[in-house]
Amino acid sequence: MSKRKGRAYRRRRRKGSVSLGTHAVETGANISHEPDFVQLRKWLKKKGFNGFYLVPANFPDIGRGLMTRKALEPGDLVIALPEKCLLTTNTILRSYMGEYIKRWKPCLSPLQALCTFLIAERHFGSRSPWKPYIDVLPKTYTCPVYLPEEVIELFPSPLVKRIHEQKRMVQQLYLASKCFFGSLQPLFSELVEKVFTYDTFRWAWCSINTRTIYMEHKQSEFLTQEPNVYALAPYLDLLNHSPSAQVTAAFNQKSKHYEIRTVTKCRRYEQVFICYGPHDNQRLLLEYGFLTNSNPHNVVYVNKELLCNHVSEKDKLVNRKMLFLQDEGLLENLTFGFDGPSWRLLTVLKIFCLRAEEYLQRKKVLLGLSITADNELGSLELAEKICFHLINENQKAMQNISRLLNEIVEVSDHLELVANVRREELQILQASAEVLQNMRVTAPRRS
Ligand SMILES: C[S@@+](CC[C@H](N)C(=O)[O-])C[C@H]1O[C@@H](n2cnc3c(N)ncnc32)[C@H](O)[C@@H]1O
Repeated sequence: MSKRKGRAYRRRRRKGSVSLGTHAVETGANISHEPDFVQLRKWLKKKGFNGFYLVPANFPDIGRGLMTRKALEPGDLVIALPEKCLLTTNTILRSYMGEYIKRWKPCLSPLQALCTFLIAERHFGSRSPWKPYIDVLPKTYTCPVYLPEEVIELFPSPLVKRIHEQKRMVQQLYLASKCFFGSLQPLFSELVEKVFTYDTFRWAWCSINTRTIYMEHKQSEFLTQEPNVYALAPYLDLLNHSPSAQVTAAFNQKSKHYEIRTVTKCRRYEQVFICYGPHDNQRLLLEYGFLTNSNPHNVVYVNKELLCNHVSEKDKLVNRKMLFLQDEGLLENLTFGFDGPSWRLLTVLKIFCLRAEEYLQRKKVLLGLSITADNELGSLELAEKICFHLINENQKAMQNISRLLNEIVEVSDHLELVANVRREELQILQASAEVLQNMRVTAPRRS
């Protein structure tokens, strides 16, 4: 710690933030001396891990992550975690829980097995060999399954739909696991109903969903054949996401370590990031409970209901157009981005703007051919109408969020999350509105 208060540290503090790719990176406060991390490091060391130039630190805005104490060059190994440290379904099948899982019919899914094991180990506390790892796991999450309904309703409607689907899926997974939990009663002195509550299941599900690394395993005859690609990777799972981070990550069969190498430079005392994938904010929020500002992959979704509300009621072909677009698989993933409406969205709008006598030419639209100047212009105007509708809706939601922020203090973190989603979407919609205006001005004139 004393080293961090030296001249170099003060110079860094004065500088405030430095930049790694497009991600503004701020220097963090080293927390490796905290008792939980001291225990974790001892435990990892015993299992053969010794990559401690990466230290846990708290960073402004982002929270806990890993900071490098040495400069990293392209190709450098960032972290190499021995197989022994990984928690996978193989670990579970080899454990005391293995015989229960092997006996159970119908088989559990890999995800159910991991959730069950994590809940049991957390419950065992100091009797669990995984205690040093479990102690540093977050106690709660900002993932949508944790959000109260009054907060969920403030998200954009395509996201609300997906949050509800996800919540239902987690609840069903919990209900489907309850009989298996019952079979574990001999392992517990408490009633299993008290150990495996929906609350503990939700915590385990979020721990796995937000923290596992992708690692393929051989399918087990004792588990369902759903993809078995999860591995909990202590310490390595402290790495945060940046859309601009460039790393390679894979399990090295020779060294039997899970290895991450950087493709770019990273300066000493900077946070080291990995990229969880080219995810938009909706996906980041659903899977990981956070979003990044100025995410280059971010988009605003337009759902079918919104589309229906904007197409002409007088158009007698509207239902046929809907069916045609549905058959072509074009009614999903319609988006606005920083560069305007997506090709899919514009194509769909062009189909809706076809006059009855032009409808026979619908396939040409899919090929990107222009039908008439009227059709081009009509679709741009429709896109603008939808875009302005979304801007309006966004502004109303922001007003509601501000009102609630004043009224309900307990959910202010959650409300901040919604406000952030809305702010990011507004930027995209405003950029799209500008692009559309330019496109309309330069489009061929109507006949
Ligand atoms: C694999 S963990 C990374 C370590 C985590 N920050 C921790 O303290 O344990 C993934 C979680 O970290 C957080 N996270 C990762 N990248 C982030 C970012 N760029 N901004 C904010 N939170 C982030 C999210 O809560 C996410 O679910």
